[in-house]
Amino acid sequence: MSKIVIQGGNRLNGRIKISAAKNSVLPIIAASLLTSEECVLEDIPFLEDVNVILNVLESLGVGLSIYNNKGKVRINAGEINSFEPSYDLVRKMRASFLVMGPILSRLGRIKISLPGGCNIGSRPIDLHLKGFSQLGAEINLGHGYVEASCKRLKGAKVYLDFPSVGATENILMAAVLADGETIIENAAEEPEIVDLASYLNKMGAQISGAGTDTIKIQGVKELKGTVHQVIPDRIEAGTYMVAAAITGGEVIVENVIPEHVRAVTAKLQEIGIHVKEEQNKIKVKGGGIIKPVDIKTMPYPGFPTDMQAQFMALLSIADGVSIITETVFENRFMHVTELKRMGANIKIDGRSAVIEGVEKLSGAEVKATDLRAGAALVLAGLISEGTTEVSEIYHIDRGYVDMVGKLQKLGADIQRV
Ligand SMILES: CC(=O)N[C@H]1[C@@H](OP(=O)(O)OP(=O)(O)OC[C@H]2O[C@@H](n3ccc(=O)[nH]c3=O)[C@H](O)[C@@H]2O)O[C@H](CO)[C@@H](O)[C@@H]1O
Ligand SMILES: C=C(OP(=O)(O)O)C(=O)O
Repeated sequence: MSKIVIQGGNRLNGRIKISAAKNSVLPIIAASLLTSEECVLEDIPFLEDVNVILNVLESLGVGLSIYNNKGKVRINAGEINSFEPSYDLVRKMRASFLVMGPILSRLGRIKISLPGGCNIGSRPIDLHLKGFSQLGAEINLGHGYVEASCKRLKGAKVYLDFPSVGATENILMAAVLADGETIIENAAEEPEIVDLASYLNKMGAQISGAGTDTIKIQGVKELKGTVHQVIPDRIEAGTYMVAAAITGGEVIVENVIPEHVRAVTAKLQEIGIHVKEEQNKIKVKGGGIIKPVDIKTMPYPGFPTDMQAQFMALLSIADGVSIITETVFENRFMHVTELKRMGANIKIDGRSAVIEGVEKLSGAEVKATDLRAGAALVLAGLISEGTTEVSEIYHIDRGYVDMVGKLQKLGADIQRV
């Protein structure tokens, strides 16, 4: 089993280039099922999660040409010869469930396993299913599977009880080929939704309002192939911004859309970190006192839950008491036990964590319990006294392209062994 081993104490310095967004590329690959023409995605990150979704498509008979060295993939869903994505692939990654909307709409039928919960919460899919049923699909649940069928989906008004990212994406993808107009109200507003809509519009869909809480989709008869470049990963960018802050270093984060990380930038500034936005770049300079702050995770444009663990690592060494409240997922504090092993003083009180800053953390053997928890432990390791060994790093590989190599370039003493 691979591990990441870090000798703490080095300040990070230099430039780092952010990869394309995992949470954008996954629905965009799924959306490529909506056309029989070829789609080309450029500069994509070959992360573990991307391999999984590509395997799902391949298992359905979709033609793929993958150019690893160019970060390019050609997807040809001219033929889809199965409406049953395999259980083994769907259970590996929740985002596999995003093929439901496109397959249902294209084939009029799907049998897909319920994705189940994961380390950060139970993560039901009731909102996805409610949306499909409002578009006219007949849905049956049984033996761990969802079976759905329809002749042609019909446009409808869909109100989401919560602005779920996945439900917005799945319903949006189902609605583009439906008969008539669909309106998604209380839709998620994340930049990844905007990227998906702009991909679909390039394919010939008629979507307006993506990025607001009301998305309107005028159904079309068919979509065509296109070429697309996915937006930069705002969570990867935020993670390296925190890396600069926690080590008191100076880092220029390149290939980032500053507006997408504004909630992170604002919190870092409140903490006392210098952050300067330029076009497609952000300069982060730490070094002073880390002030305590309170954080509440919220759907976009609020503070992202996917940055909660990394900020907890940073606030572990703040000069005072901070409170982080997690409102999006009910069980996203698994990193607390591990940070405590490194000397952090954190108490959980319901959905909040109270973090009393300590002067220093100490290296320890710790375990990544999920993707962002893993990132937080690496960040903590960068400033801990002595050696930190992070195990179960397959979680980190799901969402960070070469995290070790990128941190080494910034001067961290870090290795994968
Ligand atoms: C691949 C991807 O893009 N993953 C992101 C996506 O996950 P994902 O799309 O799974 O997250 P959602 O926005 O759907 O989930 C938010 C909350 O809504 C609940 N919910 C969701 C759907 C549903 O049918 N019923 C329901 O109750 C979930 O349990 C959770 O508590 O958005 C999350 C919230 O920003 C991010 O942390 C994930 O990184
Ligand atoms: C929770 C995450 O991803 P997923 O929804 O794929 O589990 C994440 O990216 O932090």
